Amino acid sequence: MSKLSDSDIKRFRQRLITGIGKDCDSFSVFIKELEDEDVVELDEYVQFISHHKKRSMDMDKLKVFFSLMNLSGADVKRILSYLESIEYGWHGNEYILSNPCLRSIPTDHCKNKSSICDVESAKIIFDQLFSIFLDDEYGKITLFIFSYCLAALFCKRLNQDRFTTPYFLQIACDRGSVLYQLIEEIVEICNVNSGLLGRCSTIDNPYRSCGYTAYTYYPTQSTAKDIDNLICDNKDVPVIIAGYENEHYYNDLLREIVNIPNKKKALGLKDKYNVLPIFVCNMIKSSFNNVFDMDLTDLDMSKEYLDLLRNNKQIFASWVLEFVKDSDHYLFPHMGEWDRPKKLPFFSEIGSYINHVEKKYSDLTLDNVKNVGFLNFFFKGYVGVFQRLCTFPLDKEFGCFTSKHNGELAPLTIEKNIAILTDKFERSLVELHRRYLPAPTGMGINNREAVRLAKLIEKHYRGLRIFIRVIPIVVRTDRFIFNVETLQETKDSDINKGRETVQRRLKKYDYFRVDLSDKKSIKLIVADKPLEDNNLTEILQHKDFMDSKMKLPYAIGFDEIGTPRIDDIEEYPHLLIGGATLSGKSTAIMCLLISIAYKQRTGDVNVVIMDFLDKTGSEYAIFNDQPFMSCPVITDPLVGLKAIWALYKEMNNRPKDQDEKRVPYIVCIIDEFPKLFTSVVNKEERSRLKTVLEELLSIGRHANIHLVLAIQNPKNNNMVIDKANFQAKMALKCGNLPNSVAILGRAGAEKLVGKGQMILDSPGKENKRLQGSYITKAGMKELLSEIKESFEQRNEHQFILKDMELVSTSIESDAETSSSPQKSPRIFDDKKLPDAIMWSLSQKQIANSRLQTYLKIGNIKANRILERMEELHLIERLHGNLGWAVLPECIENMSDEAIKFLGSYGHNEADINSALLKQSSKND
Ligand SMILES: Nc1ncnc2c1ncn2[C@@H]1O[C@H](COP(=O)(O)OP(=O)(O)OP(=O)(O)O)[C@@H](O)[C@H]1O
Repeated sequence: MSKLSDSDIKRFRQRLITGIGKDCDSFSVFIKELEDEDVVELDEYVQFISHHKKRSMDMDKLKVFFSLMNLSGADVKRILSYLESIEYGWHGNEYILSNPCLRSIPTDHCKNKSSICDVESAKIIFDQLFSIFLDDEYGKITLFIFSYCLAALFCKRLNQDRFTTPYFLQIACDRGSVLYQLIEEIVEICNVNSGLLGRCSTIDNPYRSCGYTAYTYYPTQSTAKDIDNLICDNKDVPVIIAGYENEHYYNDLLREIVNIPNKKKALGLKDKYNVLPIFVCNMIKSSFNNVFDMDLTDLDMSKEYLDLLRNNKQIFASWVLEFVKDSDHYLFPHMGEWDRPKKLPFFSEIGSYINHVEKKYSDLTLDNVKNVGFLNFFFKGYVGVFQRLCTFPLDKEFGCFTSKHNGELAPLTIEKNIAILTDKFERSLVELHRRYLPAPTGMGINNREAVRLAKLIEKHYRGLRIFIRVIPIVVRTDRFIFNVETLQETKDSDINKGRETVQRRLKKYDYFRVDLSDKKSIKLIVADKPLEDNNLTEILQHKDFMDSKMKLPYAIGFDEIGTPRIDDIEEYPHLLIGGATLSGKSTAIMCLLISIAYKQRTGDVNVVIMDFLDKTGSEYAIFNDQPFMSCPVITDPLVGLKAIWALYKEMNNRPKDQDEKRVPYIVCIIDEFPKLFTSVVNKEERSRLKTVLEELLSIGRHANIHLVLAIQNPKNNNMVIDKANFQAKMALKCGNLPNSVAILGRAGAEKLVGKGQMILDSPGKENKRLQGSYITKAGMKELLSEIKESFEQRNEHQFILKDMELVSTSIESDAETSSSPQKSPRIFDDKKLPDAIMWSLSQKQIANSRLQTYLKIGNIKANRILERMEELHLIERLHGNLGWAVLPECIENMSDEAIKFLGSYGHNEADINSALLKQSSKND
């Protein structure tokens, strides 16, 4: 091997004796006896040691040196190699490279960093960073693996600062996949000791060639030996442990390694916990609490993305080298002894970083917070290299974000851009943690089950050629909640199409619901049995309800995630409820009333309840003795009509400026409201009732009046009132599809199971599936008596309905007997009335029959119009029942009311005069 002359060898031998032998006399004897070739090899080793003059040889090494005596040349080589391997890695705050090329020729090798001299080049590099690590599809995964590999470089150093690595990483992917190649590339980039192949292989070294790739490890039959090899040969570098073959040994090795933190003593590894491998296999083989599993077997990573990383390999690898070699300055800042002498700087930095993540993302589990903080700490340090490489002033502005992500940011200083970038990286890692292990309880069995179930659901859908990604987002004791993303050509609606089949194939799950109501995120809720949370008291005592400033809060129930739903009736401002018998309508209404009463205990709300379902005794009677009631529950529709009219009058009489006179809210419940209409025989009166109700619905809220109308058998023909008057519609289980359509305008409610399950459309929140709240009769009584006891009447303006039975039942007669006729509402004037008046003004005399012909109306209507014109002093009955004389001959003879009335229908004074002119031109 040696081409050196004898004199050279002699010189080396002498140098070895003076260089190493001085540490131990017997060693110089040993060197004298060495073969010439061994001398040359040893000399190289000495050069290596003397290159790092700071360190003297330790006792371990000396022991091995002694053991070299009496060994053959091959053994010497092996031991020298071993010596080298225990030499590299962390020594205090300094990392010693094992790669001789990178180590011995620091300025000229394949991973040379180059300074970034101008803004333009910084922009280009920044763009590359962005494209790789913030790629929508794969960026998060690359970022995670990359950060993990960076952390792997610091294993021993972390251990030294007593910082336990929070997680190990296991990835399932196909061996030949693009993802597997990506993992290999990342590991190679992050391995500070690997040269980049083909770039600088000219260095001839007997122990390690420059471009060695020692990053994939295949478990053997001996786990103890494997661990030993990993610790000794691969310390402080990232390494892949491949589980494609020898599954059994892979499992053993995984178990042993992930248990190292708990087994340090048993393994005698107290100071040598310095492996952080990535376990890669074709499926997640076994799982542990401190292993982050990512099953990416379905990930179809593009080759272009891999190429993007490969194209940047040199620069990224050089930064890694720089990051590790330069870490002394920024990862281990020197602190004054007196300052914080006991605190280890590295540890405290990483700890505070984790705290920062914890504060920012309160929804993450502590385990995930640790992981995100830990990984992002290293990645931030890594990106810092880029910043240090910039030789131009950092306060120079450049708009790299704007170039890549349309208009997101105006040009900022490089420091600000870096801060934004690292913040984005952090969020990206958070998202990934939410996606893979997001459950609030940490990494318990439920989460494992959630991940497994998600995969199973994806598989069953795939069988139907529906391609989705299912991501667990919440795991509760009784249900799993997943986010669903559609892939390829799959449409959102396809998920529902395959729902029943997938549920059938899953067998075990009785509840399987796709929630498409939120366009931005499709949710899937899966549970063993139907969801059951419905406790009204739970919501009433919930912080959201307690703290709410709503005037008319309604504790509706729970959504499928289990979050209480509380709405303000004032915002609705009216509610239509429909559902078959026993679907839960009255329960919903009672919960609504209790919610409001629970919150409003000072007389700011009055309630009118009409229940026309059962005349023999209303279940709402339980409210009768409550101080907020305007009158006892009304069960007779005829009395109900009077109450409606009273409400209508109240609406018109209420002061315009509500603040001036704080009038109470009025909530009027009408259960089975169509009965109101069927109780009115007269067709016209029915139409008036409709108009009154519609006016209450359209402008009632301005007078603080809110209606809740319920119907048992909603059909388009018995609804009477147009459902367009309601912005809030609640459909409980409906008897059939047309009933669902009558309430919601679409199908869906016929498939509900009953017992308070509902679909709610409310302003801004369409198609929400909820479980209505529930309280037992006894619970309700108890709550109401408590409310009554603490009630304190503070509002002097109460809406009280007294002696309803004694008031006339006719809406019309009420209108006619109204004490102030000018106040009587225009809605009671027939729409044909203005035309009738204008025509009459052009006549000297009119008769019922002529009016019928002119207006194409019937006798009754003609009579009504004539009566109204008489009221307005426009006509007068002729003696002998011969018809009617038209009174005004000129406009001055007409009352202001009549002129105003015509004006409101677009007939101005000129029109009136021209009609009167026609009259005067007629012969008597
Ligand atoms: N939110 C709920 N949670 C659980 N069970 C409920 C709920 N709402 C109703 N139920 C069950 O359904 C039964 C019927 O409810 P409710 O009387 O409210 O129905 P309804 O629609 O008003 O019926 P009807 O129209 O015949 O009066 C209740 O006695 C109760 O057992």
